Amino acid sequence: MILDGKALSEKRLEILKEQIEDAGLYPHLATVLVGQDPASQMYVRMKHRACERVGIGSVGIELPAEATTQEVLAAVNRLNNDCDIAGILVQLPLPARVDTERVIEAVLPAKDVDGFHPTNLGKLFSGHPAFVPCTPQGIMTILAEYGIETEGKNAVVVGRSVDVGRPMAALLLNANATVTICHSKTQNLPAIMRQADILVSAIGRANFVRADMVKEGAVVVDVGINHDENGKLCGDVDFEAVKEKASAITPVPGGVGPMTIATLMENTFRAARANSCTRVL
Ligand SMILES: Nc1nc2c(c(=O)[nH]1)N[C@@H](CN(C=O)c1ccc(C(=O)N[C@@H](CCC(=O)O)C(=O)O)cc1)CN2
Repeated sequence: MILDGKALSEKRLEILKEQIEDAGLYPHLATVLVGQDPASQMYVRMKHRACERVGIGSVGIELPAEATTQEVLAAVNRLNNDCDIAGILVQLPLPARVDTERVIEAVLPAKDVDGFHPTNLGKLFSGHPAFVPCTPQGIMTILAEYGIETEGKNAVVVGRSVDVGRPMAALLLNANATVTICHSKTQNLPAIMRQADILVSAIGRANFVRADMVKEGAVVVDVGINHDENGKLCGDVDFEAVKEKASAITPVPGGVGPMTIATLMENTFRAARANSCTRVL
């Protein structure tokens, strides 16, 4: 079975549009983009388009690649203090000279629709999530929508990043899976991956997950955003070979990526509902 994140995201955005209309709110999302990385520019454009589609206003702050940490912090602080802004998102990665941790920590947790602030990550890890990072939350939504059970299952997450691997593991743990996190120093990685009922790959290497690393009938979730030798977008998983062995699999494109954006919209609506100083229609 192909887990169609694109179709699911369309459905969720339609539902959200109605919810926003019914609530009589006009939430605003602010994006902060530093530099001119073409992929980041494209993701920010996609986010603004999604906002327009569901009835969320969007404000784009663009800073030059040479911006200092102080300048990025000043932009975030202005947005923190702007009552009209329900959610703030700093597009990652930031240029190397900017202190990413300080910038993420500067976003008010109540406006942190990316769920990257330590307060929100702490709540997630304590089992009481508030804002959850969009990619892992989008994956949980896919699993739920397709009726994929997590309780008691062996889940293996390959990748330990703060934005995907770690929160993914916490969400699966909160959903009563038995979770293993693997990373570049993990020994016997293929053997561990073969134990997985649910395998999430967020390692960022094209064709890293081959069929011989996957248990027959496993659910395989591909978070990778890579390009193959012909420059074509692909995930971490050798999709053609692995789909024959998996019971369910997300494609790239059209799997996890669109759900990241749908979840961001949902988080922004949540932030707006909780934010007493959000502009009301
Ligand atoms: N502040 C953040 N930065 C980044 C995040 C994030 O969640 N918050 N995630 C990624 C990039 N990302 C969103 O920002 C993102 C990546 C991919 C997609 C997506 O829909 N991809 C499509 C393919 C698009 C294409 O043609 O290239 C798909 O997979 O079907 C959406 C969002 C890093 N930075």
